[in-house]
Amino acid sequence: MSSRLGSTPMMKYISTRGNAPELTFEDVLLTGLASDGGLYVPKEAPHYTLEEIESWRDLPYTELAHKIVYPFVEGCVDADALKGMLEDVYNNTNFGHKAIAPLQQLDNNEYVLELFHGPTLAFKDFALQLLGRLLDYVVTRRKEKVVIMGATSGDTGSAAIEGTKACDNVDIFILHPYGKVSEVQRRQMTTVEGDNIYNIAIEGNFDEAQDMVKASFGDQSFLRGERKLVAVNSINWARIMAQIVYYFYSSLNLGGPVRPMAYSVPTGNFGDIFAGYMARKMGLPIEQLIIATNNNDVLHRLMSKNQYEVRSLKHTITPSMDIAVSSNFERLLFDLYDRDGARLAGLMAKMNARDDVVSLDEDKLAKARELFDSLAVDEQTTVETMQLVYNETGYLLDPHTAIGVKAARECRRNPNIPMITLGTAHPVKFEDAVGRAGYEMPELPHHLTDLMEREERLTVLPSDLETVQQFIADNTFRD
Ligand SMILES: Cc1ncc(COP(=O)(O)O)c(C=O)c1O
Ligand SMILES: N[C@@H](CCOP(=O)(O)O)C(=O)O
Repeated sequence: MSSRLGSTPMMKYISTRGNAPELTFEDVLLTGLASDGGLYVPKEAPHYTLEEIESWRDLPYTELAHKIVYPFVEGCVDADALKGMLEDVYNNTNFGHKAIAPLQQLDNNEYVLELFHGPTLAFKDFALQLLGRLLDYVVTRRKEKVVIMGATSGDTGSAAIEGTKACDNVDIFILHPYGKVSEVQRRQMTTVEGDNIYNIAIEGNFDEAQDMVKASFGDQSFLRGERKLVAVNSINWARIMAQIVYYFYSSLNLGGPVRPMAYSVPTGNFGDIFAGYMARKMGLPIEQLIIATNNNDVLHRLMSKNQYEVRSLKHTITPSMDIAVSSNFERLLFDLYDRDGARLAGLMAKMNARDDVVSLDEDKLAKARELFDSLAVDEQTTVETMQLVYNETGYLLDPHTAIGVKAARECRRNPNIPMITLGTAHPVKFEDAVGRAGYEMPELPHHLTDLMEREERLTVLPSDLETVQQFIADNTFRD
């Protein structure tokens, strides 16, 4: 039940499968998956003219974020309260760079958008720092207690813990694949102090963890009392919403919106690139979006051969992108299938059955190909790209970003249009890849210098839904 602020207009959100109630932002924030198994999207996204976007050119990050985010939360979050949250999130004590999302030039018209200056050194901080504050605001007002349940292949987990650890009335359970995240990533999660933080290492892979999270959202009866699950993964619309901002910011910094841009996005769950798609839908001129994947390449096979076939997950030197099923692709399919929820529900049932190769209708795929290109990059090429860029510029890429740069160079349609690769993480998180490329590890930033000495807390559990749910039920709000 949401509490409406005054008589301001309120954005409505609908499920991609067309058979769940329409919700307000506040309820979407607290809901995770829709009751029909779909994902929530705005019923109608705001659209801006080039003149309006142009008028935002000189805004600092925080003010631009307010322009973009407020229409999505209006009626649920007070404008001044949002301003306060954004100022708290995007300042240069929380983010270690004055520009918040600086651009690094690699070549003529070729850039990396550095999204790793937040507290946990990956792009996730942009959304999860805000999500934590929004959650605190809503949960405090509603006097509720909630249980966060999330799955991570390495970066979402620590960003979610950092973003929500100060929230009152929240217990946090993060599932990561045991032994399959980097040591820095694991320690960033397991060394955070707090009685309400639980790290569960699953004896399985990210997809099994993500499936357990989705199944738990579908049936929350294992939770005690009146508790509700809240999602921190990008199935939660609030994540996508906050990630839209840096597309506008980077474009405005390079002469947009008059000049169109192209983006290459290291992709796993399709959340970050979907935020770019949303920016374009809202009026930002984006000519091309490149889906850059590692060898977990289901989306590249779909885009290039029209064959959707989920294969078993491969463990790579880009662990954060070791994802076999990209949850947010459903949000794109919803638009490609003209927002026909019933039709999409049928298609998703076939895709999720994972027992056959599924193809999209040719006209829908053609529509996707107008904007999207794709490339899968293997480990050797990833390492070579790190070396190549280092030799060219002295700049050390993290391996996920290297996949983006490789795809940008291979798939670029027009060299006159600035190509921006999203720099999704700091290389210091990925010792294996940096070592394989032959470089010394960079130093951890000041706030993490003693990370390797801090005490860790985690619980290893089998990849079994009932066991995980029992653990959560037993540890939820034990006060
Ligand atoms: C460093 C890094 N790069 C890329 C990705 C892929 O982003 P998305 O899942 O939004 O596609 C992730 C994880 O999500 C990540 O942690
Ligand atoms: N790469 C992610 C996987 C989860 O993706 P999300 O964006 O949906 O949270 C991670 O690092 O955990």
